[in-house]
Amino acid sequence: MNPVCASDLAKHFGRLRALDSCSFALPAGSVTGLVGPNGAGKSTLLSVIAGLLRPTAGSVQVCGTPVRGAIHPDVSLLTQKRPLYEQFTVREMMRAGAAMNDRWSADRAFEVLDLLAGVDVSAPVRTLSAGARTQVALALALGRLPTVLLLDEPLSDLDPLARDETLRIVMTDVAERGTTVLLSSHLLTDLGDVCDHLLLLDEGRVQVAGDIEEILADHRVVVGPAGVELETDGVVVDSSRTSRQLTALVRGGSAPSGWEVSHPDLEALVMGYLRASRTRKLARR
Ligand SMILES: Nc1ncnc2c1ncn2[C@@H]1O[C@H](COP(=O)(O)OP(=O)(O)OP(=O)(O)O)[C@@H](O)[C@H]1O
Repeated sequence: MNPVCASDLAKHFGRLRALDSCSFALPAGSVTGLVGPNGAGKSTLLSVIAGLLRPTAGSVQVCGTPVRGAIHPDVSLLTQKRPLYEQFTVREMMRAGAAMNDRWSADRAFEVLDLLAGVDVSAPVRTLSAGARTQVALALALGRLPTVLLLDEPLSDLDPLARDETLRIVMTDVAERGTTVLLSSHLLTDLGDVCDHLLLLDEGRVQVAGDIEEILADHRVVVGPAGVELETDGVVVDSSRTSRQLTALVRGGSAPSGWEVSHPDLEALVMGYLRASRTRKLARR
């Protein structure tokens, strides 16, 4: 059974379709990178899966039960705002975690804090740096012993060393507990290091979803002289032309003969989709 299964999921804010017809599944123990341009719907999707927002249409199931607009007990969500009680110390914040959660492991929460060099448990939350707040919020999220861990931009406030520590803690959870992780980030290199699956959103719609190796194998970067028309039975996702050459990202189909063909890496693939998204939006202006 897939721990997360979304079917025709939609979330509208008035006339804005933040999510539209999203269907995908996250396999058990997978680490999925959630990517897309600003405003694509990533945070909205994470909130709907966690049960913080009710979908307008469609459904999402977590561990076989439908999410119905209340926090799902099997899910932990690290939101972008990292909500913490300012007047508490870190230690008191962990006690609050124990009081607020039926399933709670103080051992796990403090183990995470011990592994994070930057966090002093006697420090008041209001004195913490943005990076330390992220790490305290991560300890709270993992203390709930989640089956599904949703992380919204967990790396954005962290210096490279803290980023490395944080990713290592998350990956240890995946290895030891089989946690399923959905992680939104604009940092493609970090995603490439830890993710085995990808979910790419644009304007609330799923553009690409699945196993990263399979996705990369299904795409080609083709390069040829600028004056020659590219004939392909695949879908041209994005193309750019200099005076000398044409470069295109193509999905599916067979390799066009007479062109230089390679498979993209994750960064080139995501950049291709982001450029295509920007081109579509500029064309509508
Ligand atoms: N509560 C809300 N009310 C109205 N519109 C909203 C609300 N929350 C999000 N939106 C809109 O929904 C769209 C998707 O927003 P969302 O925050 O999910 O995108 P995102 O992909 O997480 O963006 P970013 O990468 O900038 O964090 C945006 O147009 C946003 O302005």
